[in-house]
Amino acid sequence: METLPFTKGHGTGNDFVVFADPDGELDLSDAQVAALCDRHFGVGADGLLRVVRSAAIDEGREAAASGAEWFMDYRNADGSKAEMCGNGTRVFARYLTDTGLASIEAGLRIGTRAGVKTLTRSDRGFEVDLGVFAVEPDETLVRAKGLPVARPGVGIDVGNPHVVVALSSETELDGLDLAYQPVLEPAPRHGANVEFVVPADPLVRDGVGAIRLRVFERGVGETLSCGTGVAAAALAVRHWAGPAAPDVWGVDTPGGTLGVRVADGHVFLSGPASLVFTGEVALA
Ligand SMILES: N[C@@H](CCC[C@H](N)C(=O)O)C(=O)O
Repeated sequence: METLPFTKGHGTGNDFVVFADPDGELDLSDAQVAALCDRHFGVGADGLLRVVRSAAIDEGREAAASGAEWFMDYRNADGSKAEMCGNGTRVFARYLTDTGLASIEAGLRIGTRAGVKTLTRSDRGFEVDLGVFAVEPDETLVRAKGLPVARPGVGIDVGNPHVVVALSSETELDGLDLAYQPVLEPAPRHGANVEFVVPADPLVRDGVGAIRLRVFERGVGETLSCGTGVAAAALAVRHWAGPAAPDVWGVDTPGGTLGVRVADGHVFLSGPASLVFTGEVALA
């Protein structure tokens, strides 16, 4: 039986099975990814990060041409592919630097399905430049178990799709039952991650905006944290707050706090990344 040596890592509790496949020989099926991520029958994780040379896979061609040696092949727990994973980029950087596969001192450029992203060290651990973002003009209605009526959400694209909904209180946020998938109307063609946010009161302290969120991730379910979701949430609240809104945000997730800043039209996400154990698992 074929076995897979892996490392388990997480960023604010958003956890990943990480494995090295430098030459692109192990393109796992959706079922194999789902089996590895299963918390009862597998290693257990919200997603999987394959560490593969950009030049070794078709999806990495552009990244390789621009000199990004490594490609983050991210998969959700159900096996589906996503364009981007914010917490995943930091865990990916932690893996590359701890194993000596890459250095971050001059900035680490990695390939992703949402383009090449640059990571640097920051006070919180690592910071990733997620690039440009888009705020969708049309409202999406969001229904979730625990909310008596549908609420308006704003679509935010930070490389992958999000819908952010503002709630009125911590009680409302805590009362959500995210074991059930929120229903979006109109339904985005490729689905979306959904963030429920409560802005702090006051919203801004010492020039830093503060919000708390819970998230239901596409292809996963409720997670303790979602990096791109945190960036989308800060961007949505900044959008609602208008021109006086700050460019620097601290976002509390159930798994910990992440930093977001907006500069030169780009959104940056910062936070910790840890590798917790290694092992070997039989491949289904
Ligand atoms: N947890 C991630 C996001 C992972 C992808 C997401 N589930 C999707 O399908 O877009 C993050 O930290 O950003």
